[in-house]
Amino acid sequence: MSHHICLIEDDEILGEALVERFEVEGYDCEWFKDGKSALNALKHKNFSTVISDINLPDFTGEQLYQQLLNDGRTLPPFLFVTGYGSVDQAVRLLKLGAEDYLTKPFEVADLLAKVKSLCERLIPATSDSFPLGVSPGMKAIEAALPRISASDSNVLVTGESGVGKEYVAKALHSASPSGKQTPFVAVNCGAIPESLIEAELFGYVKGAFTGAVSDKRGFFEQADGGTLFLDEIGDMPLQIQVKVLRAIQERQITRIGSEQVRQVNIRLVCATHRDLEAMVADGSFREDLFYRINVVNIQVPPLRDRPDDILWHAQLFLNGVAAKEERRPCTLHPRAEQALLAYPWPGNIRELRNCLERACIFNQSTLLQPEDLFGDTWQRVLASMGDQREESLSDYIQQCERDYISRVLTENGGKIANTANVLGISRKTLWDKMRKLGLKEPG
Ligand SMILES: Nc1ncnc2c1ncn2[C@@H]1O[C@H](COP(=O)(O)OP(=O)(O)OP(=O)(O)O)[C@@H](O)[C@H]1O
Repeated sequence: MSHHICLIEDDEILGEALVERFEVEGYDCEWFKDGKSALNALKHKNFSTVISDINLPDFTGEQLYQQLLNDGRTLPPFLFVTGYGSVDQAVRLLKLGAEDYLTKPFEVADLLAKVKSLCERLIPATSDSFPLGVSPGMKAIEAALPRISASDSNVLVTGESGVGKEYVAKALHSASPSGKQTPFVAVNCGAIPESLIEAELFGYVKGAFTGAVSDKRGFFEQADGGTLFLDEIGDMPLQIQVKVLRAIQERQITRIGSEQVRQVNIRLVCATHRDLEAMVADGSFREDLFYRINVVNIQVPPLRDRPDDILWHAQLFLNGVAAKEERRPCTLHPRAEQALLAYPWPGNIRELRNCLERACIFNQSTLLQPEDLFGDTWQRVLASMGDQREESLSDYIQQCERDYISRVLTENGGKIANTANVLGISRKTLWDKMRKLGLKEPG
């Protein structure tokens, strides 16, 4: 199979030379000379790898990448090519999920080696799906979604409050080929008064009770053909649990006040931040319902256990705000990044987003400091962190480089040769960088 490469390069001579070389190497290469035409193609076609210059005539590489991320698509691996002055932008792109960057002038052989390794890693493209994160834990969940969505098993998503359980449920829904055309109905079982929950879930017919002035479809019927997401299932009253059990076993419901049995074809996804097994043990959750809904369990890890995702989410959010307000994105000062990494995020992604949103509203400058993020509680966060100092741009870039190399080293089990290969540098350069950056040889 020939891999389809997307090349975005406005330099005619370099572009032409690369297209020729890729074709000689057996790739099918499509060349775009500006961001707009590339963006359009990337929205409609599948590419194995994208190689993009950072400075394009109409966009920056960052704007291009961000626009694609905002669309919520799973992107092919991106390799950016940058001039000396744009390294900080390239580093920000790595944090957003781009694979790598090369600094001009580069050896074509280095570029080919990187493209080859990216294409070899390629997993078959799934349908449009939400990027869940860059941490190994979230990537594993993302990779499992197409398989789960191909089955009709009931799914239980567990994890702390605000960790993204509903987001994962939506990603699962959209991973199915028909996802976009079918309903996703989310119900917060804890937010509906006990007296109304049965009517809301199963619907009713006119005159079934005082106030039932017309027929109404319940959530089960509304979700027919798509996904019913029962959030906070642990908060569902026991007498409703038995009715829900019957509905999901038989895939049938009866509206209140009606005799007519209606078939519902739904994928059921439930979520809870509570310990359902403990609830089963103390009798507040039905055991038979627990086993019925927990056929596939997706455990979403807390944000503090996946530090790689913290800065990724933060940058994604800041870029999203900037795109909406048509201005330059706020940048996190290295101290602010350290603060974000040190804070334990008990409210997970929801809390992180709120924290950044507040900072964007109240802060006039585009460089966010820890104080902008944490306000009065900053002193407490500070206490949990080490020595703080002001850093220059080169310190900042060094720190990003250190973090990235250390991440790739860990991902490659500490193997120098593999790490150097993924980073697209020689082993000697890697050793030199590790020595310079104070990174230890893995034991
Ligand atoms: N992977 C993600 N990428 C972008 N945004 C996300 C992601 N995961 C969660 N969010 C955002 O974080 C917020 C909280 O997510 P969500 O509502 O899915 O969490 P939850 O675990 O279902 O929360 P709760 O336990 O309170 O029901 C939402 O604004 C959601 O859009």
